[in-house]
Amino acid sequence: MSTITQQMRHQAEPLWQASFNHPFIKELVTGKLPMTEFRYYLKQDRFYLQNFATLHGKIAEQLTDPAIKQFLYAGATGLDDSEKEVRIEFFQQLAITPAEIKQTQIAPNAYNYVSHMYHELYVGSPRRACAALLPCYWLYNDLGKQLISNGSPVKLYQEFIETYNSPEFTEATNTMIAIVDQLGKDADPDEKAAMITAFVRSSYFELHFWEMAYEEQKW
Ligand SMILES: Cc1ncc(C[n+]2csc(CCO)c2C)c(N)n1
Repeated sequence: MSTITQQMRHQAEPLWQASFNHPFIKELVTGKLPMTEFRYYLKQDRFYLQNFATLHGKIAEQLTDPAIKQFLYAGATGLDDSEKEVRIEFFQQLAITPAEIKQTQIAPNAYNYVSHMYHELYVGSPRRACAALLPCYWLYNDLGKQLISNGSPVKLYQEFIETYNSPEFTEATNTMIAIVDQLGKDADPDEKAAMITAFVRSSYFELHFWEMAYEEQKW
């Protein structure tokens, strides 16, 4: 019998392949991605990352397993240190000023992705919310591993790729996979199916996050 995370990964396979092959990713690697699109991505990702951290804390409050709570509370303090450092550096290098950040409103797909995660927690359950968080770790770790062998001629893009291939990040990804498997074990069949759906929908929003940046989506 396959684990719930294997089933999730299997069902989301076409969406993951579409992410791997998305022009945003392809051009990140070749260095052809216009910097305006990368800037757009970073500004929108701020919204995602803030809510992602908040959600870790809110999910942790609703779970009882001490090890799971501890992992999620650690995630609630924000990004891991290396990711945070890289982002501060990117914002400085690209001269993204506080004024520009203030003027940026959340774009439709970023809004939909974040809303989906809150929906899974408050209309669904903490188990479903954990399943919704998982593609964030797992897809980026897979991307980091795949892209690292090619690298990018643009230093900034190379640094971005490297963030997601660190041993610490791989370890965090594996822990999150193990958490979702553990939570899936004592879920009833309807809840299991809902966890898989939450994962597949997050995978959809991950794909459309690249698309949003690539087309500089507006309301
Ligand atoms: C849309 C979007 N999805 C996933 C990530 C990657 N990510 C964000 S927080 C985190 C966990 C620990 O740092 C990871 C892997 C991203 N940046 N933006």
